[in-house]
Order: sequence, then structure tokens, then C-alpha cells
Amino acid sequence: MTMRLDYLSIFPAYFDVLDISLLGKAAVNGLVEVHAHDLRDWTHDRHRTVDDTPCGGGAGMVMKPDPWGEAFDEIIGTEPDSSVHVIFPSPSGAPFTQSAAQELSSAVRIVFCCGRYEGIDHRVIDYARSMWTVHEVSLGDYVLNGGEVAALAITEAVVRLVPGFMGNPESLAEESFSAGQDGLLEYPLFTRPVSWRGLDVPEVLMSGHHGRIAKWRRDESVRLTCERRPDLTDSDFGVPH
Ligand SMILES: Nc1ccc2ncsc2c1
Repeated sequence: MTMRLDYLSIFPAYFDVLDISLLGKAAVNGLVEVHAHDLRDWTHDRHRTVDDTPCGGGAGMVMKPDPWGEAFDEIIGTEPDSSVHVIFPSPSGAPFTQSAAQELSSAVRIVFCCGRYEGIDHRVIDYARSMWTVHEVSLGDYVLNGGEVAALAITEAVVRLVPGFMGNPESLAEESFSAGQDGLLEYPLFTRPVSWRGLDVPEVLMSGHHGRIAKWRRDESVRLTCERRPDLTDSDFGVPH
């Protein structure tokens, strides 16, 4: 199954980066198909206008609904289809999580709508909700200049989970937030040399004792999660098992 990814933006060149690295390889292998579109291609005035002043006043500009609607008609179609996932990155969206990435990794089509200015006329999102499966998602409590960087981050989080993308899928099971880690943060990692600038690899990792190594890793994951992400822990995690 090929996953089709579409990106609607006034800066479509942001998505040229998807031609390199693993993502580029996935496109070559037919795992994913990437299409970036310039929203201004669906404007009809000399200045290719995509924004206007906000109704009700206020600072900044709002993205007009018309270009989005015409772009949707051409790129996605005019018939409702719940199998199409439309993502609006937004500071006011729901937090994007690893489980959301996992769910999206089985999608056949994902369309990223990258807003700029103060945002997109809300009727665009309402219309999309009437037609497709819409996700308004935030990457964190900070504001970027537009949705493009967020769309790239979400793309990487999702595509790396597509079956066949990662050479060694077993490595996914041990990552932070993965089910294999019980949603905990990943333990610290080490490799050779054993001693480096006076800093040594923890002895337990060189012991060859798999039970002790597994316990050390679990304890470290619980410790790190309790220290850095108490929001991810519940009463059970507080006590290393
Ligand atoms: N459209 C837009 C603007 C800012 C921003 N910051 C994080 S996601 C996002 C999306």
C-alpha cells in the first residue's frame, strides 16, 4: 500500500526536504508518494491574494477560504471520504502524540494544510470536517510562523512507522513513548569506547547479565520519566518494578 501525502502551503518548497534521507528512499520504494502544492495556484487575482483582514477587527491577516476550497476540490475531490486524513497544524490543536502517529501510519491519504498569517478562516476547517477525517494538532506550547515545520515533524513521526519503512522495525519497540517501553522515556544509550574522556559506560551494561541489564534499563526509564515527564507517569511508575 502506498501512502499518499499532500501538502498545501504558500511555501511548498519547504517540502523539497522530503526528497532526501529515509523519506526520499521511501518515496523511491513506492512506500510513500509526496505532492506539495502552492495554495496561490488557486487564486485568480494579479497579486495571487490568499489573505484578508479579520472580521471583527484585530491584528494581522486571515487566510481566505476560497483558495483552500478550490484546492480541496482539485486535490482531494468533492465527495466525502472518511479515509482521507486532513491535518491542520495549529498552536490551538490537540497535542500530537506517538499513538496518534501510530494510528496515522496506516492511513492511505494524508493532506497537510499549512496555515500562515494569524491562521485560516475557520469555515475551511468546518468544511473539511464535513468531508474528511480532520485533525487539528499542536506540537507543543509554542508558536511557529506557519504550519510547514510542524507538518514536516508530523510526517517524519508517521512515515517512520509505516510497515516496511524502517530497516529494523524491532528498534521502534524500544523508543521513547513506544508500547514496548510502556510509554516511558527511553533509557540512556552507550556504545564503545568503554571509557571516554574519563567517562565510563555503566558497568552493568558490560556485565553480559541480561536480567541485570534489563532491570537497569527499566529503572533508568522510570527514573527519567518521573524526573522529566511526571505527566506521563501514574502511581505505578513511581515505584520501579
Ligand atoms: N498555522 C500555524 C501557525 C503557527 C503554528 N505554530 C505551531 S503549529 C502552527 C500553525
